[in-house]
Amino acid sequence: MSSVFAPGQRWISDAEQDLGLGLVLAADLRSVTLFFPAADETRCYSTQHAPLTRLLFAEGDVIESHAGWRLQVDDLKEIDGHVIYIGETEDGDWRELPEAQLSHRLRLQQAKDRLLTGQVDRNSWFNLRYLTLSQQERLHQSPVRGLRAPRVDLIAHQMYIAHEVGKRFAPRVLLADEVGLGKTIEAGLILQQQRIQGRCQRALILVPEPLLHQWLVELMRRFNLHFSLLDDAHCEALEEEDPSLNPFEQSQLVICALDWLIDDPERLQQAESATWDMLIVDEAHHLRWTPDYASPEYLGVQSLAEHSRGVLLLTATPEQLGIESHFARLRLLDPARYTDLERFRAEEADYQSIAQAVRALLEGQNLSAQDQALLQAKIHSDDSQELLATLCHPETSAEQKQSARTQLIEHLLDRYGTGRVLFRNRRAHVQGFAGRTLLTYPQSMPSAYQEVLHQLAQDETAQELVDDACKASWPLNAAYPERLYSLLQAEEAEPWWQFDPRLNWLLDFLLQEQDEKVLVICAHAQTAIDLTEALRILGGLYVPVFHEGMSIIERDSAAAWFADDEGAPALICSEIGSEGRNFQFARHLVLFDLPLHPDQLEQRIGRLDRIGQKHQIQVHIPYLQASWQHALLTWYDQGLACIRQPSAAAATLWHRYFATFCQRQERAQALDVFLQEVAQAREHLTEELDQGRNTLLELSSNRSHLAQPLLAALAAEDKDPELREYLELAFDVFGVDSDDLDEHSLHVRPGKEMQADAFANIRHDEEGFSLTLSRQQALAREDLQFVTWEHPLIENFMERTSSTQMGNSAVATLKNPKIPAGTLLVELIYRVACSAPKALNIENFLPPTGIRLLLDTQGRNLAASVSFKGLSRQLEWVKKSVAREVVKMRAPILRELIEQGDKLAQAEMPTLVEKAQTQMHQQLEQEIARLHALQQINTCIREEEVQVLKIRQQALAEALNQTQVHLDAIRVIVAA
Ligand SMILES: Nc1ncnc2c1ncn2[C@@H]1O[C@H](COP(=O)(O)OP(=O)(O)OP(=O)(O)O)[C@@H](O)[C@H]1O
Repeated sequence: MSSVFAPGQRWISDAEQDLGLGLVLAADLRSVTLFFPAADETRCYSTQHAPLTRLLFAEGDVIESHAGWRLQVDDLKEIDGHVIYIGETEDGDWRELPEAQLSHRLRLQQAKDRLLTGQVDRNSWFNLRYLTLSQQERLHQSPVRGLRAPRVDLIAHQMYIAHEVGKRFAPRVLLADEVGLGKTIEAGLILQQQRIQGRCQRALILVPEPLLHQWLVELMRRFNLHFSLLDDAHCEALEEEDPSLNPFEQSQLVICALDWLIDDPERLQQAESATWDMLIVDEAHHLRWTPDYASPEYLGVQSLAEHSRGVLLLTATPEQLGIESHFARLRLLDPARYTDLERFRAEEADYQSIAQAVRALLEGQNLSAQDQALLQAKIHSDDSQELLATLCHPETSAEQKQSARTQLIEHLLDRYGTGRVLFRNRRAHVQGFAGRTLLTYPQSMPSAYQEVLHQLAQDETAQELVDDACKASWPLNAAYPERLYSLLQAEEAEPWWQFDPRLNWLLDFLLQEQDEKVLVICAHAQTAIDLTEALRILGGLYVPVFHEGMSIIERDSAAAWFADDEGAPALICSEIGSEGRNFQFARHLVLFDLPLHPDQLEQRIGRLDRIGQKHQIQVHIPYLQASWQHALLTWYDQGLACIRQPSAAAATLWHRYFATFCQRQERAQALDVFLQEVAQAREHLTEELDQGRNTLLELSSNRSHLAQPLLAALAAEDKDPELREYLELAFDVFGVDSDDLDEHSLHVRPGKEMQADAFANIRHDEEGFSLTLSRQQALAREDLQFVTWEHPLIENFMERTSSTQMGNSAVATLKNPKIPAGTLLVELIYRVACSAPKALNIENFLPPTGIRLLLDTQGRNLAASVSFKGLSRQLEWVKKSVAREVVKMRAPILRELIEQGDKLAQAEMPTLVEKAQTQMHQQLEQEIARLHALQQINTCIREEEVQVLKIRQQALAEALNQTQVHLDAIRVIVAA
């Protein structure tokens, strides 16, 4: 076939393949001119050195005319150097197609076309392509998918929750670990997994305004997630550009303050109409609900939750506003499961027997008759009864028993406890906390306070006056005498801090602990402001303050100054500093006063007593003797016992006894006997909770036998040498320069020919960026990016490699003395893929899968005995001109081998599809069975919900049946 240029011929530019198919316009001895219609470009080359390859098809190829019809080539003829293809069209007609009329959009993406027309890439590109496919297959199937990349320590209970919830379709859960155990981290891990699995593109996070910045920073530095913060200024700026746009639709990831959103109905409506894949609400205990009253916060979140597939509510103190609000929050998550408050109360009371049944299953190798009777009575659904029968049958194998036991436990937790929607871990079961010490400092009651209290006790009008300003009503606000004094005294009167002995104590304490960080919390903003002023005037101490009257920026800079090693040794916070903030670098906490609710107290202590705290926490409480503060101290310490450790019973006891406590205190009755009664009730309730609800919650919140393999898998990934190898290969292919900094870290920067998108979505400057592959180093060094298989750098490499043709055709020589020169091998990589609507998430069942074949000229497949890596090591590159010559000479056998490879790959496909089908049916049938079982105890579960699952199951089955396998890459290997 002529390779001399002639008008009408089709050629491809080796250097600029994106130009598409070129058409020779003119040619003479010296130059040739080509027009590339797809790119609308004309190029002129020297005929001697034109980097061009003639495009020629052969028998069996399917080609397309530029009028759009297709032809399967049967034969071809050449007239004046111009080829005419002859073959059968899709309609069964025989036609001729001159090459000049080939579709100019015809792109040589397919490996076979590219190889046979001499378009070969570097060997390293082929290697990267294959490694990318095999890593993608592994990563998709890995149980730790989506958990690798966050810059976090591997903590069992967090990883368990993240994995359990993150793998769900549209997860809706309440994350209620005790204060400081990492709910923010868990939420981030869940979000990250959902994003990596393609299940979440749009997320909205609602947090109390003081925590906005902290969330933004945590999301960025730990999860590499860049959220847009929406507030008035930002929304108005967007609307100025285009008043018709919805600010909530301008970013995929949005964070804003809950109160800001709720206070503005228009903004709320915009947020609702933007629809979300995931809604996250922090400090969700603020969503107040009772049968007679739903707060605006509750109603706002309820309507947003209806517009979001997934919902995560976060609170360390779910029962702070009582069981009704707790129930109502669960209902936001699963309206079908939580329909009736009274039944929920009854269920809570019944948890003890469920817990007993679960314990029997956990402990008993063989169930006793009593345990069996208990389980019989508890489980109603057919699937659970079947499992119980399997478990009790004498011929069941040990393995079957174990599986039945595990599934039964799941059923009990899901159907009778709050296990599926509520996760709560307690400090007592998480290692690494050094505990708390309580130090109290009695001070005498100043007479000025006594007078004010006496006056208020007599004067109802004055009581009403101070109630509003104190955020608590008389006589409870007697717990804050400095506020009462300030509100009632004349302006010229001496300020309270001149005579309040707590102030002198604080001053001495801060002077004495100047080398330590001390957090001071008090209930009111004005008290915090007065304290800073007093410390400055009385002791010359400049201590930053943090309260609700300051702007976000002012607050964040005060917190940052305190957090800085060289910064302020103390920070004075009003109550808003007691929520969500991370102050675990300090170990001294001064409670200048005590709050009125034990959950609020726990929130305060939780600023220091949280993950990352390395010391025992010293809780210092200066109090005025014979005051309400004194009474609150004994109530919390001796009655509820919730200062020295968190107490699961505290909130319930508070609801039960607080009114009596207040009455006794008001009447100045002795508290000793009463507190003994409370202490007894506490012991009883704690035991009951431990036997019942807490056991269930703990079991479902941290299942160690599931968490440990996850931690082990993540730890192994952290040491995976293949990551470094992959990176080095990708750097070479993509033109990225790198320098080692130390054993684990390196600096990368754009090389002269770096492909433009290699650093997309990564923070970097002209000099590139530094990265580490070590988790420990990443935790210690914020300046290094933590690169794992799920970092954007690797994602960019993978995406670019698999979505383009790069590396899908290569030629190499094999240097192995045992193999005779001239031996031909063909390495064929097939990709099994199933195209389906994104929402079906078909990749969960059938991930991108590669089939590697290594064929000799007899058509034998040697792949099993010759590994990819082993072979690659023995290969050497060949010049492009030589490669083309090899392909040209061996074209007929190559075609035969490709045909043979196609058949072999096709033969492997049914097994893969069958496996995916089985897995899919098992999973969906389990879901359907769960809904049927729930229907038996809850009539509100509609049949439509079951139908949705069935339709999904059918759609997945049909899509999987359309799975195809195609040749993704081919390498010709010739022994030298
Ligand atoms: N796995 C982890 N690796 C590193 N740091 C962590 C990890 N988990 C939690 N932390 C740190 O511990 C602190 C507490 O975590 P986080 O803020 O998520 O807890 P929380 O349960 O949301 O707290 P709160 O109840 O106060 O809202 C934070 O400083 C967080 O960065």
